[in-house]
Amino acid sequence: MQNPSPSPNTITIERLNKSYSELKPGAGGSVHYIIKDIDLVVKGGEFFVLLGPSGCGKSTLLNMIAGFVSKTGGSLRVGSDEIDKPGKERAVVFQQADSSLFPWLTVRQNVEFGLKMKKLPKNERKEISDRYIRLVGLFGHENKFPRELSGGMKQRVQLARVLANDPAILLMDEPFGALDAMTRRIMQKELSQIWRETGKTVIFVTHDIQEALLLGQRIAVMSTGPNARISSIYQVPLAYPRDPASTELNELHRRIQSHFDAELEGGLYP
Ligand SMILES: Nc1ncnc2c1ncn2[C@@H]1O[C@H](COP(=O)(O)OP(=O)(O)OP(=O)(O)O)[C@@H](O)[C@H]1O
Repeated sequence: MQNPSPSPNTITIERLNKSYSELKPGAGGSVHYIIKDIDLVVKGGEFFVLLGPSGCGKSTLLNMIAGFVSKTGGSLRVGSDEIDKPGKERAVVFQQADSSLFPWLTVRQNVEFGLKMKKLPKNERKEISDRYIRLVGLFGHENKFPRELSGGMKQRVQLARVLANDPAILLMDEPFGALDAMTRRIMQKELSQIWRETGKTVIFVTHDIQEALLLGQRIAVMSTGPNARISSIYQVPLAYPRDPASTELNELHRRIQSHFDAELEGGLYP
């Protein structure tokens, strides 16, 4: 029997390379690769975490999947389609909400922006924005402008706006990295619940092992660059919602931490 076509939300990466240098492969001399020969399949509906030391190439890989950064070699597909530009099925949540929110629009107008572009009627837009504004805990703040919000609140607006557009694939680049510990924990819980309710594919970049373990079904550890690759993938066979104090979670934490430390030592002192 032939291989069935992948689910439309499956991301398939084969021998993917990225170099920012001018020198093209095959032109003689050596090419400086940021990431080299990455093979990976993220299944439709999966919560997949990319974990790695600072500067290893996590954002580069995520931006390539988003279609913002071009590849140097290899293949990158969503379903059966090769990715060469952004697509409406993929949405990105960045670490800093500031650069993505429109400062001249209120919370509600920001959340409804994509819906307005899609020309949804006003009552439908209101229904959807109400739902996601409530979900991220911003009910009562709808008429505020971004400048009137805290960093955590702005990040929630960004998340509500992305979710309101209902993308099949969420690409999240350290989305909670700038938040205080308490807000971060609340957001992790909300995201995990949203993912379980909606069945979206999530690729989540972090360098926080605990965060990776609370959220991910699988955790890929990237090696230090250049020539970064995925050095190991850990399954996290723990039920949700996860208890950060559980013995199983802490045992996995220890395993991943020692792997991570070895990667760092290898990268810093090759
Ligand atoms: N536009 C660019 N031109 C040249 N080099 C770049 C460019 N963007 C990123 N890099 C380099 O690629 C490497 C990987 O960067 P990237 O931002 O993907 O790492 P990261 O793992 O996401 O880091 P962090 O966790 O610190 O955000 C770094 O060495 C960086 O300097």
